[in-house]
Amino acid sequence: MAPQRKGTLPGPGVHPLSRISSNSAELQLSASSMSPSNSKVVHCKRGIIHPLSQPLEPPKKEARPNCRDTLVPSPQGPSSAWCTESSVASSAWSRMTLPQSSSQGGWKLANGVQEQPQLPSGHQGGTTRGLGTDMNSDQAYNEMFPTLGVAAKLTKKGGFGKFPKKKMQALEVSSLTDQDADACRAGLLTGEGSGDLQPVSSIRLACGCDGGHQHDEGKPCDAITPKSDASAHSALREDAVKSDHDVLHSKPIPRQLVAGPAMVSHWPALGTSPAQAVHTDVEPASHTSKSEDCESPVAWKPVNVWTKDRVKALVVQRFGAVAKMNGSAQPAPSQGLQGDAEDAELRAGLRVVSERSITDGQRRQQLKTTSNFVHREHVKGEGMRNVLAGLELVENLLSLEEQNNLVEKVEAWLSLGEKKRMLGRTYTAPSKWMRGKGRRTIQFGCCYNYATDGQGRPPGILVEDPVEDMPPVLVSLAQRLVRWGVLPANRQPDSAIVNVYEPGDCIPPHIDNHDFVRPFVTISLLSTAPINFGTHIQVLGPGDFSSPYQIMLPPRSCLVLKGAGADKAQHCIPSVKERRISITMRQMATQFAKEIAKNKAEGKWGRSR
Ligand SMILES: O=C(O)CCC(=O)C(=O)O
Ligand SMILES: [Fe+2]
Repeated sequence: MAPQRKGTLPGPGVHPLSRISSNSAELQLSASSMSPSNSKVVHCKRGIIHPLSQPLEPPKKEARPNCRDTLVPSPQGPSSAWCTESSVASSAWSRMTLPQSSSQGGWKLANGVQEQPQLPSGHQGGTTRGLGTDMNSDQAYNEMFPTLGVAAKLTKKGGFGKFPKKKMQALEVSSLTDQDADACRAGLLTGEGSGDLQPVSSIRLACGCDGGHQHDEGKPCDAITPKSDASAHSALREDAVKSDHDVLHSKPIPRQLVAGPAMVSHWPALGTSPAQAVHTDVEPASHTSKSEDCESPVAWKPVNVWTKDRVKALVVQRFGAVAKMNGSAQPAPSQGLQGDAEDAELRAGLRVVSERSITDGQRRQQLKTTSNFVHREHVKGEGMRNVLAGLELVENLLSLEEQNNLVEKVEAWLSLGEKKRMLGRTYTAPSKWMRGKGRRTIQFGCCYNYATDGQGRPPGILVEDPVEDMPPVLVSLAQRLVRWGVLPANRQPDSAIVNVYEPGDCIPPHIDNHDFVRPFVTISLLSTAPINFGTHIQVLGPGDFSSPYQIMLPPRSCLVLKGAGADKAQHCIPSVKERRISITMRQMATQFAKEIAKNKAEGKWGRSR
C-alpha cells in the first residue's frame, strides 16, 4: 500500500500561486544501502591516478571498420585496427574519452610514428589516441590530458601484469561517442559490467601531464614530453600502474569521472571551470570574509609541485604500495572503513587528495550545528508549539573545493539535460523563464511528480517513470552525511533533487512530500539565501513570499529537516539575488525504493542514451 501522499513539492516551472500546500503524515521508515566500490583512485586537482584493478590484454586484431567507435588505424603497435566496441568488451581493452574538438592533436606513438589525425569513415565522433604516447603538440597536450573524462571497458581477464611493459607504450585507446563522453564527464555513464564504461588506467598529475615524464623538484612542468625523458616517463608510469594493479588486483574497477579545468574550452555550456575557480576568485560575493576562504582544509597549491617522489608518496599513501614502489618488503597499511569511504569520495570527485589526511572525526569537529530555532505558532489540534523544532543548520559541511567539484558536476548535468540526454524527467526547466516562475531541477534516484500530472497522477514518487541513478558523487555525499552524523544511518539518502536557482528563481512554499522519510537535508551551494518558514506563508507575488521566520543558508552548509520544522511549517526560497544551487537529498519510503528496484530489475527503466 502506498503511503499517504500529502505534502507536495513545488515543481520547477509552475507559478507559485498555483501550488501551495501543507500537511503532515506519519512515515514509513526505510533503510537503503548503497554500495561503494572498494577500488582506489587518486584524484588530484587536475587529474587522477587510476589504478587498474583488473588486468588488460591486447585486443584481438579483428578489423571492424564500420562499427560505432572504430579506431583510427595506427601504423604500428599491437593494435593497428580494431573495433573498440567488440574488442574492448571481449578482450579487456580501454577507451579514452576525448572530445571531438580535440581531435586535431598531432600525437605521436611512443615509437615516434605520427598518428593519423583524420577520423576514418564511419566514425561517429571522438578520436583515437595512444595511451602512453609522447605528445608532439603542446596544444594537443594541454587540450586533452587535463580535460578528458577517461573511460574504459574492461573484462576480467588479462592484465598489465601479463602485458609486456613495452607494449604499454603503444596502448591504443579510442574515444567514446560525444554523447558518451558528455555523460562520462557528468559522472553518469558508469557501471560495473563489461558492457559498461569504466575508467582506464592512467596517471595524470596536477601539472596536467600524465605522469609520463620526470618532474624536477620545484620546477614547473612544461607539459611537453621531451623525447629524452621517455624512459623516465615510462618508468614512473609503469611503476605506479603496476603498483596500483598489484595492490588492487582483485578489486572491481572504480567508476570514475574526470572533469578537468580545461573542460570549458570543449564544453562552453559549462561556463567557467570550477577547477580554475579555486584559485581565481570565482567564489561568489556572498562569501564575505576572507577567513571563510581560509577555513577550507585544502589550501590552494600551485599545480606544478608534483615530483616523482611526490607521486610515489601519494601512491604509497593511497594504495599502501610501499613495498612495490621502494622495492622494500614493508607491508601495506590496512585501509579501514574510513579509508574506503574516502576512496569512494575521491573516485566520485567529491574529495581531493590533499584532504586525505582529515579523519571523519576531524571533519565532524569542523561542522558547526545550530539547532535552537524557535518560532511558536498555533497548530490545529495541538495549540501553540515551536513549528521549527527539529531543524538543524550544519555549516562548514563542504570545503570550497568540494563545493566547486559539485558545482562542476551540476553544470555537466545541466548541459546534458539541456541536450535531452538524461533519462525521462531527470532534467526539468520552466518552459519560459520569468521571475519567480521556478527553477531548473535535476532529479536522481526517483522521479518526483511535483503536481498532479496530465495522467491525473498526484504529487509524489512515480515508480514507473525512470530518471538517472544517483551519480557517484551524490552517493558519496549521502554516505558522508551519515558518517558525519548529519543524518542517522538508516536515513542515508537514495534520491536527490538538484535545484538550480538563477537570479529571480524561487521555490514556493511547500512541505516536502511524505513519500520521502525524515530527516532529510538540503545542501546549499554558491551563495547565501534565506529560507522562509511558517505554517501559512503568504504569496505576495512571483517569488515574493511573506513569512514569520527566516533562516539564512550559507553556501556549503546543509539544513536538516525533521519534526515540526519539516511537517508543521512550510518552507520556501524567495527569488534569489545571486545564482544558487541546492541539493535536496532524501530517502524514499521503503516501498517506493523497492518498487523502483523491481522495475529496474525487470528492465522497465531503460536508458535514454
Ligand atoms: O533550495 C533549498 O534550499 C530548498 C529546496 C527545497 O525546499 C526542496 O528541494 O524541497
Ligand atoms: Fe523543500
